[in-house]
Amino acid sequence: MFTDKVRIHWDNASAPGGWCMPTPGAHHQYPLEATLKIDADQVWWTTESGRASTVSKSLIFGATRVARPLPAVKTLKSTAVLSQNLYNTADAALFNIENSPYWILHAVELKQGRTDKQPGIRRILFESQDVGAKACTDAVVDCAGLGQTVRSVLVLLNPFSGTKRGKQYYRTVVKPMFDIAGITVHLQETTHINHATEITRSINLNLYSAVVTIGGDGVFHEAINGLLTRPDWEEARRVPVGFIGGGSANAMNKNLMTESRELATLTVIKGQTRPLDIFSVSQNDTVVYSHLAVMWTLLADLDFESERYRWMGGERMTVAAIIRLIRLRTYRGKLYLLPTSQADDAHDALYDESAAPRTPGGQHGPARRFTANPTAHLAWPRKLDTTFNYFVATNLPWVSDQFMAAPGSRLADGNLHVVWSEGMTLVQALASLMDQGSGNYLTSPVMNVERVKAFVIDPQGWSWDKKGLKDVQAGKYMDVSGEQVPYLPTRVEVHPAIMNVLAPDWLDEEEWTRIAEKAKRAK
Ligand SMILES: Nc1ncnc2c1ncn2[C@@H]1O[C@H](COP(=O)(O)OP(=O)(O)OP(=O)(O)O)[C@@H](O)[C@H]1O
Repeated sequence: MFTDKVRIHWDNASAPGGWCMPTPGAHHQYPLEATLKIDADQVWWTTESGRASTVSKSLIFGATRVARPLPAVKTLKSTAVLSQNLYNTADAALFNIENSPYWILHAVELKQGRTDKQPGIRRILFESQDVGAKACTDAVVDCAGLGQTVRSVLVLLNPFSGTKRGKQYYRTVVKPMFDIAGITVHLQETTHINHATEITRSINLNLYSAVVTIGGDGVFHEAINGLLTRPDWEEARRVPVGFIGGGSANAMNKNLMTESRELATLTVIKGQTRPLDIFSVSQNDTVVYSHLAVMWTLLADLDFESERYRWMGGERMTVAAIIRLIRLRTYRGKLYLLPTSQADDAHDALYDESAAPRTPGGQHGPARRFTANPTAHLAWPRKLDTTFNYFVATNLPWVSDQFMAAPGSRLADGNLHVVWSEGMTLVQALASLMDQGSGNYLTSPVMNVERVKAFVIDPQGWSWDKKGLKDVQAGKYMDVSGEQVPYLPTRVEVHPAIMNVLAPDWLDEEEWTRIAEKAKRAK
């Protein structure tokens, strides 16, 4: 264990406006004399009067030597704290940082210990008394695991995501945190649709330890698609991918429990990954890969019809829902399912790799076991030829930051969760949309749920008529993770654990099931 005698000059968490007093109600007289200790899990210190304070290693993102005691920024507000200039060049000329005993610890400060609330940035100025600032900062960097896996990051920023604040988030939070953590950033703003795919398809993989998007699920989907369709996709699929929300729905941040910019950036800095299932979507000769969901009928209509309310941010779906629900459409179509419980080797045998190229037209990518053959689904165990007014197939529990579509889904469970309704009424549709955050809508008798390895939708048109027979209009919207794809027969299959996503150590995937069970009991 590392120890040092230190003097603490300030700790912004104990300043007026900071919400986390090291000891509630205590009045600290700075500077404080203390003994600093650092081990594998935390940094902590004990003052002469016996008071102890701790900073968990999972929240630490840097330790910086400074030339002289800087003034405290008396707030935890991230943008204010992170805008403090630590490296004043005039100071550097006057003071020798090499011999300076002063250093700053940087950590994300959770509000009430919760990761779903807006956190702040905590800074503490130490003066080393015995071993020197370099030894202290080295020990913190070791304890916090900084720079071990992620050193250089490619950041793809969609400046037009959501309410167009991506650049501001990057400038005020993301970049300053990366700088403090010692991570080199290569920023590329996307300038057009599919730009992120073009970039990730052609980058030199050796230059980056991670690829991170700032935007919505659309730009993340594009980045994944580029990596998985490279000739060297088997290597590219191993590059850790990260998500910093800048869009209007940011489902991925909800699924990773990193809803704030600070926690999402911290997660990239820490570099811990978890396996992530991806699914392929095949339509005629085209294959795309994606991470979130396939939506059709009501939810697809809402997603695209709500575009015009984009300026509203997260509320746009609610407004579109009210408008669409007043006249609920009924879609005709065929649905073929390959339930996980029945996907045996016989179905594998329908795919003959030697006969079918991975993707027609020379596109590269993970082999499709069940859907490469465009007619294989005709022999699958479950077929429906009926009307639908609700359909979502999801790879992850949350399909937006408000809507938990499949509480039982996990990052890498090797399944897709298909939910559909063949004839819900306006009232039932309303109830399902009102009940988004709990997963309770799945208990409705009009909802059908199936866990599958693959499914195929053969979509037809829609009608106001409940049986979908009269005045059939052409269908328009098929939605893959928020992106529109052609309204055509759509073959989808899961590729288990094929990518690695940057995920925080506090991510507890069982939480989604607990939320759903609690809601069920309360009903
Ligand atoms: N410079 C750009 N101008 C216009 N569109 C762009 C640009 N860069 C990327 N795009 C496109 O914007 C679309 C939406 O991107 P993204 O998902 O990041 O934002 P969003 O739709 O606002 O977020 P959310 O999915 O959370 O609602 C993607 O299809 C992407 O191709």
